[in-house]
Amino acid sequence: MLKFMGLMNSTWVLDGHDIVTAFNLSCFQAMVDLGGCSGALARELSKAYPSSSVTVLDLPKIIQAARQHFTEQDDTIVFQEGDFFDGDIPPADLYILARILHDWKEEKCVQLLKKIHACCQPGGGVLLVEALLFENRRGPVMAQIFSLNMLVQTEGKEHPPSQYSSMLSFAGFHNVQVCRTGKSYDAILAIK
Ligand SMILES: C[S@@+](CC[C@H](N)C(=O)[O-])C[C@H]1O[C@@H](n2cnc3c(N)ncnc32)[C@H](O)[C@@H]1O
Repeated sequence: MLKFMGLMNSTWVLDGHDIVTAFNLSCFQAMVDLGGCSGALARELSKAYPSSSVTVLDLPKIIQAARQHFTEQDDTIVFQEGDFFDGDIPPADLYILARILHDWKEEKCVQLLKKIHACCQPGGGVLLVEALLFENRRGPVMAQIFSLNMLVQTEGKEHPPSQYSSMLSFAGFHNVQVCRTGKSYDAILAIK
């Protein structure tokens, strides 16, 4: 579990800044990174948007390990134990789902997005961070390899932007904007 958390952590130490600045998120005051693991992406958010509060919600054993092994001096982020499927989601005006939806079947993704939509403050939004396939699914090769990994190890897979847009619209979000960063992961912002 710690090795997995270390792997998750290192991605955002390298590429997190590109993700959190893919859109100007400064209008969002309260941000919650759902399934935020070690807090690495949350830390990048906090650095880029110092006037926003950033909370990481994850399963209890992950939060306990994050507190023990991944906290930093002068950490500005808050860790919160929870379960985004079976528990309450704290109110916020921006929810981040980084490498979460690719783990689950589309029905479960829509169920989670609907729950987020219900908790989200008016004018708030959701930021999806995933490796986006091309619409014809013939690349990029990294996204295809990630998708193969997801198909073997999880219920999910990687998708092209149109698939995320339709899940977001179905859950009630609009103004879907897509940013391909040119790095391994991309960002999609949608508004309630
Ligand atoms: C693939 S990892 C992504 C971690 C992080 N968002 C990132 O991009 O580095 C999935 C994360 O979702 C968390 N998770 C899975 N099911 C969850 C649930 N029901 N409630 C909260 N967190 C959950 C896992 O513990 C794990 O930290």
